[in-house]
Amino acid sequence: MFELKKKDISKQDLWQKANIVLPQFDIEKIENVTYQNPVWVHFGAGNIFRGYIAAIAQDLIERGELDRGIIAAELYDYEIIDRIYKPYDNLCLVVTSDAKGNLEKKVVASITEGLKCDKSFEADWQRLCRIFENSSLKLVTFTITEKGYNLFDLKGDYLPAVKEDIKNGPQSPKSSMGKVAALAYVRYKSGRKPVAYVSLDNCSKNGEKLQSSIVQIAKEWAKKGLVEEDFVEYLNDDSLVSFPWSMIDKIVPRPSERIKELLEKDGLENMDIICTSKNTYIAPFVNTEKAQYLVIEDSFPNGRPPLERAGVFMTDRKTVEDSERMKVQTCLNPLHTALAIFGCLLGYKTIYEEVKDEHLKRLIEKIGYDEGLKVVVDPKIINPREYIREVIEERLPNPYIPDTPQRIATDTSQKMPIRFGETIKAYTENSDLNVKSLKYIPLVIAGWLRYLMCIDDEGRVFEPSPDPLIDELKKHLEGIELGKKYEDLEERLRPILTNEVIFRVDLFKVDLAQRVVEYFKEMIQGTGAVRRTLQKYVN
Ligand SMILES: NC(=O)c1ccc[n+]([C@@H]2O[C@H](COP(=O)([O-])OP(=O)(O)OC[C@H]3O[C@@H](n4cnc5c(N)ncnc54)[C@H](O)[C@@H]3O)[C@@H](O)[C@H]2O)c1
Ligand SMILES: O=P(O)(O)OC[C@@H](O)[C@@H](O)[C@H](O)[C@H](O)CO
Repeated sequence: MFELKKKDISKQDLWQKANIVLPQFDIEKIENVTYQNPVWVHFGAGNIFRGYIAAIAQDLIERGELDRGIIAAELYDYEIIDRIYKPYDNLCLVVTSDAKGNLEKKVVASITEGLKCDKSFEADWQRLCRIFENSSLKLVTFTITEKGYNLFDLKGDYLPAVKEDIKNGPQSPKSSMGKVAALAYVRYKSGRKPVAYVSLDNCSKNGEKLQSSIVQIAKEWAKKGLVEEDFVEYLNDDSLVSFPWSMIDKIVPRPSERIKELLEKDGLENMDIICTSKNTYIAPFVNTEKAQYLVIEDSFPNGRPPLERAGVFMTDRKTVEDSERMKVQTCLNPLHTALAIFGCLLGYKTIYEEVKDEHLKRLIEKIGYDEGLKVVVDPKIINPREYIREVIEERLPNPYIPDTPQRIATDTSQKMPIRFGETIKAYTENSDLNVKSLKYIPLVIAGWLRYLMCIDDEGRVFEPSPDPLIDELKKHLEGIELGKKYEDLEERLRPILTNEVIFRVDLFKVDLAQRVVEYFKEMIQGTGAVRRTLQKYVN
């Protein structure tokens, strides 16, 4: 028996027998050099970071292209550090599966520290301040989910923690963006030092989103005299501080029991999967697919590691934007969300099973090839039609990637604007297109309203995935029962369908709301009505 710990890395024969590849570098040496002169900090210590970003750093270290690791900092869910980083010496076992079931298992040791980013953890906070003061710091990356960047609630008011941060200044931040702004201020105070803040989340114009949140907080502080006006100027000076845009793509599902069992059979101890009190599903290992795409705007005022040597496309903003529109807005994520919603309603527990369902497969083909491709701009570095084909025919059906509709259904309210709203808006803005020709995106929106009833197509109650707006949204569906007729559905659903934060447009104003309501009406006609509606419209 052996453990995923530094002390056991020397037991090479055991790892070899288990077919697990070990890091090809001196872990302690990299840790020491990184401690002295850090180059790369990452916020959001979750699964994609460990399974993709940290693996890129490891690849570069092994190729001799990088001599330092990444410092992981957690803004929100500190249990990740206490239960998954510390006990395993920051090591991670990355398990990659292809569609034939071949597994590649690799220990990733490029994460040199795991820090809790909050002032209540004084030592970690001080360490982060020292890191941000260091001239060597070149890039700060983020995978903190779409909602991590939010400053405002649905009514447009500051979220409570943000309000507090604005009042108190950079000394004791509590919100995620407040903490990042405070650390940016530390760097500013240490001599206006250059750095790049790179969002790697699935949001459109993710760099702009990160920049606007940090700058907004800085402006509020400056208005109150809590920081210098020059701090805002520093943040807006792209020769000093940049917020490159990016597109990231690799399906990294929640850790799977099957992989855990396989690893235990290999003799590895303590491979338990945990769900933290903040609902992060995480384990000492990460399971993922082989396919991966990362496209980053090449704007790094203090330099950067040669990421292109690890397969990252380093390019201009337009190419990033086109790649992102292709992936997040049209060719992958909308298909994923459609499967998430209907999967929960139709009782599916895995994505690959859903893709075998002829109606669901047809639905995602229609959303991708018919409705999405019309607004896609070819990013040139990846072919959109071929990309959708790979997604539908190879990636989603991979039975060894145990992804679930329930994971993807997390935070759907936050994803709607990007995954569907942008396409609807693009149809309204393009004189060659008619927004009323959209049929399948409205079907998904109607499916989402049906999902918000938290009753599946067989009439069973289900627990919806976490979503910051779930309680508020559910209220509008309260009292609606399967099999009953309602004359006032349009009025009941109006508060959701007019919400431009959720759909980028008012669905009534663009004449799509009536279609959504019609579909919804059909979906509540009784048990089995979701399936019947789906079948009727995709055929
Ligand atoms: N997993 C994937 O397949 C995948 C693929 C492409 C992009 N992404 C992007 O990465 C994000 C994270 O995915 P993951 O697989 O690491 O998820 P995860 O659940 O494993 O981790 C989520 C991370 O975000 C942090 N977080 C959550 N809410 C936050 C908040 N309000 N403020 C700050 N941090 C917060 C968590 O603490 C955790 O570190 C996704 O939302 C998406 O934008 C994921
Ligand atoms: O990660 P999220 O929560 O933004 O979205 C869930 C999935 O659609 C997403 O993680 C995909 O797996 C990913 O975008 C593929 O690159």
